[in-house]
Amino acid sequence: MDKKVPTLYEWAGGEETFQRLFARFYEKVLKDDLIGPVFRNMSGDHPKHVAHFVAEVFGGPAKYTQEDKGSHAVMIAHHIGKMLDEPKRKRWVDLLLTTADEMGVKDDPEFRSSLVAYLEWGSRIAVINSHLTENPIADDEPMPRWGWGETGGPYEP
Ligand code: HEM
Repeated sequence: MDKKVPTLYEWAGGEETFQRLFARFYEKVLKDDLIGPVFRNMSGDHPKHVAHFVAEVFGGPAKYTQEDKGSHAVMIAHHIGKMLDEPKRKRWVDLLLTTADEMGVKDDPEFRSSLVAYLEWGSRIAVINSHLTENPIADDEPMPRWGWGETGGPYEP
């Protein structure tokens, strides 16, 4: 018998989990000596937008693309020219995973494996794009999708 596999969004607990996680995470980010300054000018809606983005990528409702009028290209555009580096990327990921642990976000091996894989992928893409001057993503490119096991092949610029 086929068993229904939930999306990562459903498994994590839906909208509320993503909103709580990113709200708490960016509180920590702003107090961080290394990456706090990078986010000094972010809007008050930044945590909500990132929560919407990741929730949508994880199979949740299309809030980033509809409510926030975002797209994959719009998200990438926020990173262009920011000149991020590996220490900053690593701190971002470490702080997010620490926040997830403190909040009791699902920690079964399968979910955490998928979450960490996505954060590694997305944060490394953010660093690469932060050194570009032009957006490599076309306006009409679809949002990325992330499930229980991804990537599919090596990085191609
Ligand atoms: C999976 C990884 C990531 C995702 C999904 C992501 C997502 C986003 C999104 C959706 C925005 C736009 C927010 C808005 O509309 O207000 C944004 C902006 C931004 N992100 Fe990321 N991001 C990621 C990784 C990173 C990393 C690793 C860094 C730096 C260490 C970073 C630095 C920034 C900065 C500086 C902005 C602009 C802030 C501003 O408006 O002043 N991002 N990100």
